[in-house]
Amino acid sequence: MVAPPDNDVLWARGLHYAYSGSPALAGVSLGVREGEILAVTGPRGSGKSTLLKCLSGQLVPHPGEVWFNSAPVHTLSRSARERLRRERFGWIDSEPHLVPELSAWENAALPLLLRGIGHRAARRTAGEWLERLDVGDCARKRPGALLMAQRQRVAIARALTTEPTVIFADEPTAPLHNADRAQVLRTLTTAARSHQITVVVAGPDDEIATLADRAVTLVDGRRTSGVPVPDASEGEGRAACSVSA
Ligand SMILES: Nc1ncnc2c1ncn2[C@@H]1O[C@H](COP(=O)(O)OP(=O)(O)OP(=O)(O)O)[C@@H](O)[C@H]1O
Repeated sequence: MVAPPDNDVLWARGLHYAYSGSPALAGVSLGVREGEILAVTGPRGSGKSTLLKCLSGQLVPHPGEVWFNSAPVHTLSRSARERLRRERFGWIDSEPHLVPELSAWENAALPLLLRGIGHRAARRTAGEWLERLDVGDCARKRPGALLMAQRQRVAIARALTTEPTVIFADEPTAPLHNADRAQVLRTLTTAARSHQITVVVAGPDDEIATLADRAVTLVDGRRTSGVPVPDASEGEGRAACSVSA
């Protein structure tokens, strides 16, 4: 096992993943710098979701390596990967998946409450993020009373409340109308930049590439653009990983 360059927050090498023998990733390598916003684009079925799931420890590549802050993720046990995801990563799905019985602020505060943060502090932090995401006036409403765009903003607030090291956003604008898409994405990227949160966001090229620092494109589970990450054994590191495409 070769150690990655120590200045990439995420580093992946030679990722392969197959569903029941059907390949979804076929040798993807990349590095992501701290605070970077990386767009993952490509046609439907090109492997974007699978790549995000491998990078975030939800799936284990086979073969392939994923490193987070210079520590291997792919060799961790399931429970250690779950802990890593809970403590260091945030996930935004293409569907908000809010708890219907809880209000917007309770949904946004949930990761904090699960960590044992006090009720009052969790409520204050969740409220601040809901305000930033322009849904502060929805704080007391339940998801059923919210528009889809508002629900997705609450889900984004929930991912941001813990200020994770990395947020993975898998087509976060998929359920939104055109008018909301750019604004929701801009809100996410602005919030992430202001807190030095690294973001790996999958979605349509025309939407996310302009807001990201760099984009990589997948076709049939392989990269077609961006700057390939050299083998660490070649002695190259951050500069080569970081050039914008
Ligand atoms: N749970 C699964 N079981 C079987 N095959 C899957 C599964 N998830 C994805 N695939 C297949 O793996 C390939 C890559 O899918 P993936 O969802 O990673 O691509 P994507 O680029 O995110 O696509 P989309 O834009 O449609 O979400 C596709 O051929 C897809 O049909």
